[in-house]
Amino acid sequence: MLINIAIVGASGYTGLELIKILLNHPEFSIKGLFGSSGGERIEEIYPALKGAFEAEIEKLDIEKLKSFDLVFLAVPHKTAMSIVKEIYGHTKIVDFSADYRLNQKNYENFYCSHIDPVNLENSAYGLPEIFREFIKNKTLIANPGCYPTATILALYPFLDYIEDGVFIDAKSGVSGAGKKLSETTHFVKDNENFFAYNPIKHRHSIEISEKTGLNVTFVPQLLPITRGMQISIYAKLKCDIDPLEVLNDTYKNEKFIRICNKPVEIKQVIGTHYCDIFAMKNGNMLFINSVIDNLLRGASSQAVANANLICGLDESLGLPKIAYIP
Ligand SMILES: NC(=O)C1=CN([C@@H]2O[C@H](COP(=O)(O)OP(=O)(O)OC[C@H]3O[C@@H](n4cnc5c(N)ncnc54)[C@H](OP(=O)(O)O)[C@@H]3O)[C@@H](O)[C@H]2O)C=CC1
Ligand SMILES: CC(=O)N[C@@H](CCC(=O)OP(=O)(O)O)C(=O)O
Repeated sequence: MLINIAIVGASGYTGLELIKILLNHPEFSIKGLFGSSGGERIEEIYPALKGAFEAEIEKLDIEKLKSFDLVFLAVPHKTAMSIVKEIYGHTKIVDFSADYRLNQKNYENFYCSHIDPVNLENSAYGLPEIFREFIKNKTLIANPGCYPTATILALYPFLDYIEDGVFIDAKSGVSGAGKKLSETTHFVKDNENFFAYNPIKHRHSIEISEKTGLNVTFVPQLLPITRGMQISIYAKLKCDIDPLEVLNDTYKNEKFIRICNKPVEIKQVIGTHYCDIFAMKNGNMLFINSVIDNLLRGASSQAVANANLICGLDESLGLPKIAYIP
């Protein structure tokens, strides 16, 4: 029997990517789309779906959500926890927002007061390569942020070998900001432009710190491209290692991490669940370089990997593998 799925926030960018993945998933069946006001049709918002998937987006209905086997919440921070608080225990949940990623103190320092702290204990941070066994036993998954996904996967193999205090130079396509227009995401501002935003104080610095135990200096920058992100990490080695050997050893059994022997490229991962990583050293200075598709490995395909795990399925079911190039 197919697993019945609801998507809340279906009309957003990650909602659309999620629909595209689920349409090719052998075990999941989309049975409900929800949004804040309802009354629209998904194929009218995204005409590209016409003929492939057509459905009404309903107004958010908490009682209805409880009846699905699994609910994906592709909605903003704060909205997510107001829904989880009501439906936890009735259905499995994969939450795209930051609401269940951090401990309460860190969350409240960087976001707002938490209205559902009790469920922080019930959630797992959904980075399968690192927390796979923990994820499997949970019914609430906090899907990681896109910058933290690409950064933590790059840093994790080196945690025993580097000194505290690393620089993270991060660059993202504009879809990372979601569909809502703002001054920073306006075409006239971004086109043929390139700039840092919210350096050092960005909320993802605490997510990376909490999960790696490192103090980090994190500088996000906006690239004039639609999707994809590239991370460059600069760290000091405590001992002599071969960076590529460390990467290959750590990830030798991982299907969706590719270790590259030259600097990585955004285009090679766009449209896929892959995270590509490269590293090299200059004496005791280490350079680590990773790329992901922010909308997929940074959000929707990672959410599906987590959903597969909590439903007892093969983690890789339905995950996209072939990049859009050229
Ligand atoms: N974009 C990215 O690269 C990444 C995004 N994320 C996270 O994923 C989540 C979704 O992001 P993204 O798709 O980019 O955002 P978008 O702004 O593109 O979409 C958000 C969707 O949420 C819906 N929504 C907003 N408020 C409510 C509400 N009160 N009840 C029901 N639906 C609501 C909106 O639908 P409606 O029009 O019906 O209000 C909208 O379709 C966010 O938490 C974001 O932080 C995480 C990693 C990467
Ligand atoms: C380009 C851009 O604006 N990016 C977003 C990050 C999006 C993301 O990964 O995640 P969460 O919102 O789920 O934490 C930002 O800097 O806030």
